Amino acid sequence: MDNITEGTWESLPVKLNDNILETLREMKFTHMTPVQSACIPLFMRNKDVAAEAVTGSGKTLAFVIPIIEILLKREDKLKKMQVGALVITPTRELALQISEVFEGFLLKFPQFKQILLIGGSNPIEDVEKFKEHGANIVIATPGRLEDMFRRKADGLDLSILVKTLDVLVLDEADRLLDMGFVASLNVILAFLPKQRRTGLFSATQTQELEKLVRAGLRNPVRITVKEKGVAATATQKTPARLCNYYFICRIEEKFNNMVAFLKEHIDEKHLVFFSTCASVEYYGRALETLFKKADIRCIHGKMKNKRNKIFADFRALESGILVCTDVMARGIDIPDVNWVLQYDPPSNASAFVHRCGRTARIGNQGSALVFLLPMEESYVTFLSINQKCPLERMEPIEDVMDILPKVKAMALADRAMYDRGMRAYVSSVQAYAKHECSLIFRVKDLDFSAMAKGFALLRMPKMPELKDKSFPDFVRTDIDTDTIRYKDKAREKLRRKMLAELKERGPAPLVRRNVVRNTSWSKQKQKQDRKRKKSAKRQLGEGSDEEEDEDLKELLNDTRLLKRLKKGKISEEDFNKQMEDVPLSSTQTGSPKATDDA
Ligand SMILES: Nc1ncnc2c1ncn2[C@@H]1O[C@H](COP(=O)(O)OP(=O)(O)OP(=O)(O)O)[C@@H](O)[C@H]1O
Repeated sequence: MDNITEGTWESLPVKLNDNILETLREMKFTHMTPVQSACIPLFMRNKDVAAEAVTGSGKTLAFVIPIIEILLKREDKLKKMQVGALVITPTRELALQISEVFEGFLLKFPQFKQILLIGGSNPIEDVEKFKEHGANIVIATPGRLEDMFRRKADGLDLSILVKTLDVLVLDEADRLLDMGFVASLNVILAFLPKQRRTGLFSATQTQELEKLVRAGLRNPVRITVKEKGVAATATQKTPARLCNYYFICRIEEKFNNMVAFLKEHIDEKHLVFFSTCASVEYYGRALETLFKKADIRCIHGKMKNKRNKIFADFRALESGILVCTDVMARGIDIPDVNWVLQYDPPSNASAFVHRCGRTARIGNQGSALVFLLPMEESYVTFLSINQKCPLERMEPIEDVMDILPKVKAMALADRAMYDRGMRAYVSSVQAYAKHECSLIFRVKDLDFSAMAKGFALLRMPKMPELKDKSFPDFVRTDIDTDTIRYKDKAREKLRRKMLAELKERGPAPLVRRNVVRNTSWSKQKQKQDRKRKKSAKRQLGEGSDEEEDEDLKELLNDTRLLKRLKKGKISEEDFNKQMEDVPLSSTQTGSPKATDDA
């Protein structure tokens, strides 16, 4: 393996604890990777480090080992409830993965306990677990950790427990210092003691010094591990063993091409990235039906309880397809991924590098392929200059068949699939409009009707971006889409009830919640996000389809509201107001709900 080049663990200038060396031997890790040999001694000698090294280069051990060493060398031994190390990471999958690595080492250090504080689990249970087992190493995602600091509930004041903190590690640091997390992070940092060692680890962009200072680094040592064979001046961010391709095709041909590609490589292990949760739901189901014999899993940020299991299942597979959003883009270590396919390009260039980094890890070969439209070809030049990430054009894919009629048939057979298609389309248009490189990804140049064809839609959805436009090229289905039934009988019964009630009520000026006039989609979306955050706190049963559960709840709520209106318990004004004040729904009207990833 060409990036495990740095001599044995015994050759480090600082001696590692025998139990650590023993664990490494058991793992059959005989030699270090460059980022490990550079970081471990510095970290152990009290330096703050900011390490930038390509994806899959072994950054996790570069902080796990020094953390244990530092805790072992403490003069005042940590008590059960004293936190000595804190690792913050952007996603719960990554947190789980780091926790597993710690677990492997802590078997030989039973005096240290670790705890995971991540979204998706029950915070009350976390507090109980903390109290019962104690924790010296905390691995957390920012939102949940902030919540725990603020909560101070049930006799657990984290701000006191971290007074003994020796080491803080921000994994995927650039992502953590991004807009989305920075507010939580600032709250957390304010609680931490200043006298500590801080490490920042990422494959991209840790050079933004301003942010590093904000994160509390004192004279950090910058470690940039370059790829072997890459000129010292260049900073290629993807591994050298990665074959990185792009493929140009028309929007209506994209899915057909991807299916043909997957068919050709069906015995291999793939990650397929989409820009939105709704697209994962839709295309994931389509792929499941098209490749009945393959192991297909879907993962996105709006899944709650099921995520960990799906992730663990997929890791154990030898071949299969994981359809996902950018929740899987960073840090995730899935063994032996052969292909990373980017059906939708990511919303920013660093995500591109991280997505590709899910393959070609630690000396393995791997390939990545991004699907681009003809008008997006300049993205290739952009990536090669901006991210030092050169791509090679892929030859035409062979044996491309038109499978879109099959996808349409799925929508006709089940309204849930029809809904998913509409949502996927709407959310994809919105995601496209938000792309960081808006000069290359120009929403105004998108061919909406060709896109709808590519999504195998039965009719054009209603959304502001399409307002006052006509689509002569789009052939709408002859079938009245209101007649498409849900396969799920309970759901269909509810829909019918709702339709009947609406019919009985007549064409009164009812505000259709999902086409709230004069309100921009971004505002509607904000409102929807607020609602979603609230509803995310509600726990849903294991194994249920959470998106659909929400729809069902909405539908029930609608029926209840209508009844109250009919009985005169609420005024028409109140009715309309309450209908507006809920997430966009597609269940009763067939209009789309936008669901892009968190
Ligand atoms: N010294 C080593 N020898 C052999 N394998 C190693 C060594 N260090 C790490 N690995 C393995 O390499 C893989 C990648 O390591 P890791 O997940 O830490 O990479 P990373 O640099 O954090 O990647 P990313 O930037 O994608 O988060 C893991 O499966 C890990 O077990």
